[in-house]
Amino acid sequence: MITFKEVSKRYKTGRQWVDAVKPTSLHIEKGHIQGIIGFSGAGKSTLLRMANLLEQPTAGEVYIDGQELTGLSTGELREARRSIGMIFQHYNLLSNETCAANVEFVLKAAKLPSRERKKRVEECLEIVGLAEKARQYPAQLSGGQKQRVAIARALANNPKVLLCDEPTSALDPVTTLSILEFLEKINREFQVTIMLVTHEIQVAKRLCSRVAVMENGAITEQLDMSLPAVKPATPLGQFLFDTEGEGFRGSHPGLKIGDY
Ligand SMILES: Nc1ncnc2c1ncn2[C@@H]1O[C@H](COP(=O)(O)OP(=O)(O)OP(=O)(O)O)[C@@H](O)[C@H]1O
Repeated sequence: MITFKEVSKRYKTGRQWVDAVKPTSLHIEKGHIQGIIGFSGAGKSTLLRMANLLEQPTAGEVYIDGQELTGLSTGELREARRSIGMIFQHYNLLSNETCAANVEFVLKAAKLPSRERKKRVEECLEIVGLAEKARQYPAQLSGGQKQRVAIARALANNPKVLLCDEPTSALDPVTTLSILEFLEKINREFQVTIMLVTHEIQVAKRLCSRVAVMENGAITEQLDMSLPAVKPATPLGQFLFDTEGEGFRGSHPGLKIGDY
C-alpha cells in the first residue's frame, strides 16, 4: 500500500549537507500498522513526510496503492493526497474554528456539497466519540480530545492511508491508550493502513504489526511483531522486545506494558 523505493532526503544548512534519510526502501502492506522508531534525528519524521510528499525526496520513488506520487503533477498530487490522512504531535487544528469546522475544512477543499459535508462531519466526530463537542473550539478541549478531532479530520475523506507523526507524545499514558484504541479501531474497521512514527517503545509495541528501527537516516532493522521474538540485532530492537513497563510505569504506577 505504501512503497518507498530508494528514497533519500538531503538538506543543506549553511555550507553543510545533512543526509536526513539515506537511500531507503520500505514496503508497507495494506491493512498493516507500520511503526518507525529511533532516536531523535534518526530521520523518522522526514521518511514519514515523504510518504505524502510533504517533503519532496531528493531521489527515489514513493507509491501509494500502486500510484507513483513522485511522478504526479501538482494538481494530481493534491487529488492523491485526499486518500492520505495525517495527524501530528501538536494536532495542527485551526484555533479560530469549531471542531466541526476543522473537520469540514478538508471536505470543502474536496468540493463536497454542503449537505454531504455536514453528514460526514457528524459521522467522523461520532467515530472519535466527540459528537457533542462539534460546536466547541480547540482551546476548550483537552489534548486527547484535540487529537481525536485531528483524527476525525484525517478520516473525513475516507483515506486508504493514515500517517501519524508522534501522535501521542504530548499526551499522558491514559489518554495515549485511548488514542491508540481509536487508531486500532480505524485500522480494523476501515482497513486503513497506518504508518506511525514514535519514540515511545510502548506505543510501537502496543499498536504495530511491524516496526522499522531507524538510525542515522537508515533503516537498520525491520521487526515483525506477530512472530515469536528472535533476539533483534540492534539495541533499540532489543529494547522493543525486552522492555517491561519502562516509561509509563514510573509516571503511572497502575499501567505497565502488560496492560497494553
Ligand atoms: N528542514 C530541514 N532542514 C535541515 N535539516 C533538517 C530539516 N528537517 C530535518 N533536518 C535534519 O534531518 C535529520 C533528521 O530529522 P528528522 O526530524 O527526520 O528526525 P527524527 O528521527 O524525526 O527526529 P525527532 O524524533 O527528534 O523528531 C536531523 O539531523 C535534522 O536536523
